[in-house]
Amino acid sequence: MSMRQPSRGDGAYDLVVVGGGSAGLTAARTAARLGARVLLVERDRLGGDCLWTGCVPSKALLHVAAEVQAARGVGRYGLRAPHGPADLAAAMAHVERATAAIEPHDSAESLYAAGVEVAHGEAVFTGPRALRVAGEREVAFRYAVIATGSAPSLVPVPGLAEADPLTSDTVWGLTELPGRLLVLGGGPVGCELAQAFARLGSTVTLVEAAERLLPREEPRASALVRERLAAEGVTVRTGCPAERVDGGAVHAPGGPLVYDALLAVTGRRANTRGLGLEAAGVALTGRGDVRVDDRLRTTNPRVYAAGDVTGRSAFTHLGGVQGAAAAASALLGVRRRIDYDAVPRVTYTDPEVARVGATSAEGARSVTVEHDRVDRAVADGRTDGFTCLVLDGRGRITGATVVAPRAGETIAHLATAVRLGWTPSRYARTVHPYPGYTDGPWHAALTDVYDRLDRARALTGALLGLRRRTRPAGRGRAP
Ligand SMILES: Cc1cc2nc3c(=O)[nH]c(=O)nc-3n(C[C@H](O)[C@H](O)[C@H](O)COP(=O)(O)OP(=O)(O)OC[C@H]3O[C@@H](n4cnc5c(N)ncnc54)[C@H](O)[C@@H]3O)c2cc1C
Ligand SMILES: NC(=O)c1ccc[n+]([C@@H]2O[C@H](COP(=O)([O-])OP(=O)(O)OC[C@H]3O[C@@H](n4cnc5c(N)ncnc54)[C@H](O)[C@@H]3O)[C@@H](O)[C@H]2O)c1
Repeated sequence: MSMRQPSRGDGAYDLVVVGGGSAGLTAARTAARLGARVLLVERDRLGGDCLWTGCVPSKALLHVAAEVQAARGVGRYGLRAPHGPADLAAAMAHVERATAAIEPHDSAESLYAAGVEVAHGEAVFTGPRALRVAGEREVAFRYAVIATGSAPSLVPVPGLAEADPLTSDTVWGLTELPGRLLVLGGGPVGCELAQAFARLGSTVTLVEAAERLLPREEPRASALVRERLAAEGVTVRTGCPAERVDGGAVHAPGGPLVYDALLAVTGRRANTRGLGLEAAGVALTGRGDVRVDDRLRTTNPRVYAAGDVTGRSAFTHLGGVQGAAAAASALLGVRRRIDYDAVPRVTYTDPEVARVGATSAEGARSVTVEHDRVDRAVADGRTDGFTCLVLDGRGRITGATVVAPRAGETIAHLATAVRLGWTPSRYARTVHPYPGYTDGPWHAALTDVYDRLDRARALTGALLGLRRRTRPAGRGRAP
């Protein structure tokens, strides 16, 4: 166990944070910024899932795959395109460079500089205000934040565990591109990795139990991602629950699917095992997440939780927001409300699928703009997308979905609109740059404004008539 010496006194810490991923790092930095004496305990590598096995490696691999895909496509301009599978080791070297470039920001040194002590080792609660680190160091706290994240969970399909599939934890260790890759699970991780490996040159089959990919998104978004994956050579099987795995094949309705490598990405479960939560008086939900109230307090009012372990976040950005809110609530007693209805989520396939708030099935009405009306999409040859604004009964924007290249950027302004309860006309007042994919939501908002103007034609006609009478045309000088 390596640890920093306490900077002030030997008494209890104001805050102890368990877990150094997105949620825990932000909780600890926030506490230090408030002047608290804070200890962060991490058993593995600082940076957590996002840095080592989640967002950063997946986006880095998707980037290389997109470059390979672009190179393969130059044939349509009469240029010579590369053929054959890509060098996975070279692609993974880019992944490692991206991780290495970000790692210093999450390091013990940077935390120490920010006023956070770091202890390396497993944390186990020994009571409601105490825990033990690495089996030897007893630590007392006034408050604690549990930010222990989640881990891949295998669905109970006979033979799956025995087949020892790759998961989102282990896939980054591959050095050779699998010939036939079977991806089990068509959620965000499954769709992103299926596309990345297909673009690099694997023959990919994507198997999803639900009737469509990305079952939480707008059905049209699912359909567009499916079309794109199929166009890039991925065999997509939906409504196809894996029933058994043996002999190098996944058995599912429709027959066996043979693979050289199997990647199981069928969801995640909270990391709570061995944490001593009973001793701490911290209860779990029926799904095994740490139970929290709307202030992120657990059933022990001195212990908060943030990030994936709460089951209320599956994203780095939300985990960080929760971490900051938990630290501030605990230390200052303030109530920091998180507006869960305005948290954007993005699946970084190509096209990207970005959503905030309600889907069209949940709203009173919706306005959709097809991207053949967005000049930038036309210029890029990427009209395979749409923007949908979802409105409530009072005409406020309560949700939006964008499917397009860079939809993850476009959604940020829409998240502001949802959070502030803007109407389309309020949204449309912000001038958007031309030509960009942000024209999608701007045109959708303007479409709604023009529709309402059309409905008010009698009123505008009367006003125009009045102006005609009071401002007659003539050949005189301009006033
Ligand atoms: C392939 C993939 C791609 C993803 N892409 C995105 C994306 O593009 N955008 C996005 O927003 N999200 C993405 N996510 C989700 C994102 O990675 C997670 O939501 C986020 O990392 C969770 O952060 P966390 O702090 O809650 O947990 P974690 O990052 O898992 O951190 C928890 C930490 O706690 C430590 N720990 C656990 N138990 C103990 C203990 N007893 N004692 C001490 N330490 C302990 C662990 O070692 C770990 O470091 C992706 C996930 C995956 C798998
Ligand atoms: N870009 C991002 O923000 C991003 C990227 C990746 C992951 N994440 C988050 O990480 C979390 C985990 O993602 P995930 O994709 O691993 O999990 P998920 O739960 O979103 O998807 C798993 C999929 O596996 C399917 N499945 C389950 N059993 C099956 C079976 N027997 N046969 C076939 N399919 C089966 C499920 O129907 C589901 O669609 C999600 O909450 C996600 O939001 C976020």
